[in-house]
Formats: sequence, structure tokens, C-alpha cells
Amino acid sequence: MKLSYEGLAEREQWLATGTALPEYDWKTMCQATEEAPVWVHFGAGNIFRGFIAGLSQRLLNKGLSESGIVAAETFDYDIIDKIYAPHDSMTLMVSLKPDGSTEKEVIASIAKGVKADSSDASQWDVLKGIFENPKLQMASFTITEKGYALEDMQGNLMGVVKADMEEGPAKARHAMSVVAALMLARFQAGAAPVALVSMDNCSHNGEKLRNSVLAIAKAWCENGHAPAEFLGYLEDESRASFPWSMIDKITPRPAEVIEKQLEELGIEDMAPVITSKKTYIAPFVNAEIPQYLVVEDRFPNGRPKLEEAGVYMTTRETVNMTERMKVTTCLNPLHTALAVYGCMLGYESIASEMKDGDLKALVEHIGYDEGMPVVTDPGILSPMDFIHEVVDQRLPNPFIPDMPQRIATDTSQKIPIRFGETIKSYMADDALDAGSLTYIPLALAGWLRYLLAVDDEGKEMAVSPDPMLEMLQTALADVKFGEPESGRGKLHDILSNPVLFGVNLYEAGLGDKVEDMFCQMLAGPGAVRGTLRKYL
Ligand SMILES: NC(=O)c1ccc[n+]([C@@H]2O[C@H](COP(=O)([O-])OP(=O)(O)OC[C@H]3O[C@@H](n4cnc5c(N)ncnc54)[C@H](O)[C@@H]3O)[C@@H](O)[C@H]2O)c1
Ligand SMILES: O=P(O)(O)OC[C@@H](O)[C@@H](O)[C@H](O)[C@H](O)CO
Repeated sequence: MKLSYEGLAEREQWLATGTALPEYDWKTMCQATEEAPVWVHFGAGNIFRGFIAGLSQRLLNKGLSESGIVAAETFDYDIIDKIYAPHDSMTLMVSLKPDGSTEKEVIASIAKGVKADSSDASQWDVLKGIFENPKLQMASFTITEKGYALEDMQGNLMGVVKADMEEGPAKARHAMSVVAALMLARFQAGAAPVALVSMDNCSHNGEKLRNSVLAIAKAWCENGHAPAEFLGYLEDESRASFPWSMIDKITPRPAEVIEKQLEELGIEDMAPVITSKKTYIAPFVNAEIPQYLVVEDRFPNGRPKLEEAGVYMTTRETVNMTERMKVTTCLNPLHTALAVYGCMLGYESIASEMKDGDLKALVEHIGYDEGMPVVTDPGILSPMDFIHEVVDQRLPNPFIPDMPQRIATDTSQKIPIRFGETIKSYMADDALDAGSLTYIPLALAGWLRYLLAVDDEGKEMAVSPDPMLEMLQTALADVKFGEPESGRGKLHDILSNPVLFGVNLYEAGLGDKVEDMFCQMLAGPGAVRGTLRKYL
């Protein structure tokens, strides 16, 4: 059995494997999408294929939409060539239940995958045509936190961004310039309204997307690449809206054990690839069953009936509260703490880390004791129920093949959101004392110790990719494992940098505490574990 339009003709065989199939014809859907391209998604990776495309499939199955989604990739073209093209953009979704069984479904709601490459007219013209089409209602995004960043750690514009600003839309390379260029095409073709919806784990993700697109557009207006009215179009929320959202579904990298299960069922060519840009991707996606998507209902050109697919459509305020609940308290900070300590303590599975009493206690203290006091109940989801589900069911699920090494990717981009927001809330509240925090600083010190690329036994350890890795490792170059005093006085520039932590940690009363914890973790083999135990 092959995962493709022709392959699905072997319907009985597919059904015999327990796989649910789309209840519509893929080619008919592709035709409808060509005529009415309602939805484009940027970032053709795993969460999109396993969650967002699944929402579109629900609407297609129920007859609530006729068009599917066009996937656009600005960064890693291998995804399109190696995963989308051979499988007619279809995904085999494997949902992992806590009892070890799986649910399987072929998701066929993606009409095509396109490279958002301004230097390749055959691909660019397709996307441009879609943005020029007044029927386009929404473009959504899962391009990782770093996809939105225009500046480096010193707050300077990145080289590619500077070049894009100078050279204009015809040569757009950075994801934000690509979006600005396509929006300029839409503006010039009649300025129809549209919603641009970030679905990444960033605080105020809609605002982040808006600010970055506007910064590019402003530079183009100033440099004569776009008329001044273009800025007015982007700034008018009744024409170009940037709804905020909260998304949640633990979607690990594709696991070998799942590949084997699928091949044993006779499903061919399921092997994962690691692309040259380090995307871990396969024709299948494996993920947990729980999923939450909360979206600000601000769509000036209409939208698919997302609420019929289980999406919470609500106000910006409610999105903000659910996002703070998940990303700054109940899930993602716990994930990052497990990521850095898990790597140093030799773990390759989040579920096994949750069996380690010290690590379980660490995340419980971070979530329940330090995060919860500054969380507001959003009303639509209870923070206490949510964190219980995360700590007691989702993270310990042994059948979710999630690895600390995946979560440790790009940690520098996540720290200000996952921990900095809570520290800021303590600083803003006269009744609370940020300096009294213990477990959040322990997570921050653990991250800095992790950056040394030496595990708790003193052995060399691989560190996951991070855009700031080189700069941070250079700053820590004189710190030596086995020499706790070598850490003294080396962290000041790092700990005082609000780009890294959201705040100056010395102003929060936490700089010296983090330095102390970090130095203790340098003492020698077992010092990371020992420091954890000392504070827990
Ligand atoms: N995987 C999850 O559990 C999960 C859950 C909720 C939210 N998310 C959000 O979705 C994002 C993507 O997760 P994923 O599982 O799809 O990861 P993935 O590695 O499968 O895909 C990442 C996607 O982002 C693109 N990308 C990476 N760096 C980029 C850059 N600098 N500019 C533009 N595009 C870039 C890649 O090309 C790819 O399309 C996460 O960073 C997070 O914000 C993920
Ligand atoms: O996807 P990232 O890289 O922003 O973060 C890694 C994980 O914490 C994240 O993917 C979670 O699995 C997800 O946020 C759960 O909804």
C-alpha cells in the first residue's frame, strides 16, 4: 500500500489496517482549492500536517468546506521535495493512545505544497496568484519562534533582513519578507481583506507576526519599493487582521517504532528523513490525542467554520489568557526544564524523565508553585485541570516518543516566553517577590550548564541546534567542568540581557542566584543531580 492518490484506490486493504480514509475525493478538493484558495499555511512541518490539516479534513469530511489548504514552505524546501511530492501532499496521522494502541487516519486536505521561493517563478507565481485572489480568507503559520525574528541577540537587524529591506519584494528571502511581498501583491490586486494567523508558541503571536511584517513593509515604503498606502492597508485590522492564537498538541519527531509498525501493516515508504535544515519529518506524523486550538475570531474576509472542527473561536483577551496558561506555566516551561536536565542526565524520553522523582518534582514546583500564582483562569479551560492532565497523563504517556533533544532545540528563543513572562508578572505585583523564586532559576541555571555540552557524568554531549548557540558558547568558553569557581563572574552579560530572559535577571533579584546554582552544577560528576536535590 502506498500513501498517494493512486495508492488510496486500494481502499479495502487500507481499511483492513484500521486506517480511516478521507471521505472526499482528493482531486475534486484540489480543483475546488484551485478555484477558491481560501486557506494557505506557512510552515509545512509536523504540527501543521498532524493537527491543522486534520481540522481542514474534518470540515471536508462533514461537507462544511470544499477547498483544502495550500502549504507554503519558506525555509526548508526538502520538505516539499521529499515528503509532499511523493505522497500527493498526504499524511498518515498516527495518534498515540496511553494504552499503547494507535488510531490511524490518512489526512488528504492539503491540495499542494509550494516552495515560497521568490527566486523560483514556477513556485512563486502560484503563491502570488493565491494572494491576489479575493477568495483567500486566511494564512496561518507554524514556522517556529525564530521564523518571526528580525533581530539578533544584540538587537541588530539580521543580515538577510537588511538585504530584504534594501532589495525589496522581488528578492524576499526571510519568512517575514516573503509574507510582506505576498501581501503587497494582494494590496496591488485590489487590497481584499485577509487574516494572517500565527499558530506558533510565542507570547502574543499575532502581535509578533504583525510587528515583523509591518517592519519590512515600512522599510519598503521608505526605500521606494512600495507605496505609502500599503502600510495603511496592513495597519487596518478591518483589512489585514493578525488574530492571536494558542495551539497545543505534543507532536514529536517521527519515531522508528511507528515506522516499523506501519511497514509491518504493509504500508510502504514510511521512512523518516532528516533534511539538510534539520527538520525531522516522515510521510507519517505521530502525536498524542489531546489537542487544543484557541483563536481570536477576527477574520475580515470570512473564514472556514473552524468551530465545527473543535477550535475555540473567542476574544483576544481569552486567547491571551489560555496562551499564558499553556506556554508560560502549565506545559512549555515544564517541557524546557525536562529538555535541558533530561539531556544532561542521559535521558532520551520525556515519559521516562517523568518517572525520575527529582525531575517530576522540579516540574511540579515550576508549574504548581511558581507559575500558578500568576495565571488567570481564561474561563474556557481550567488551568488546574489543564496542568493535571499535562503532569499526570500527557507527559508520562510512555507511548509518546518525545525526546528532550527535540524540545531543547532553539531554547534561547523560548526562554523569555516560557520563564520570563512569569518573572515579569512577579516583578509587576507588589504582593509577590521575584527574588524568592527557586525552581525557575534552577531551570535557567540548568540551561546555561547544558550549553557547555558536557553531561552530568562529564562526558561530551550533543547540544540541539539554536540560533544563539555559537554566541552563548563563546561567552561561556572559559567555564570548566570540575571547576565551580570558573563560572564566577562569567554570566553577567548573559543574565542581564532582556533579549534572552525577557528581563534583566539582576533587576529581578535572580542574577546571583542563577550564578550560584550554575557554579554548583560545575563541581564534577553528579553535580547537576546534586544541585537539583539540594534545592528540591
Ligand atoms: N510539535 C509540537 O509539539 C508543537 C505543538 C504546538 C505548537 N508547535 C509550534 O509549531 C512550531 C513548529 O513545530 P513542528 O512540530 O511543526 O516542527 P517541524 O520541525 O516539524 O517544522 C518546523 C517548520 O518551521 C519551518 N521553519 C523552521 N525554521 C524557520 C525559519 N527560520 N523561518 C521560517 N520557517 C522556519 C520549517 O521549515 C518547518 O516548516 C513550533 O516551533 C511551535 O511554535 C509545535
Ligand atoms: O515546538 P517548540 O520547539 O516551540 O517547543 C517544543 C515543545 O515544547 C512543544 O512543541 C510542545 O510539544 C507543544 O507546545 C505542545 O503543544
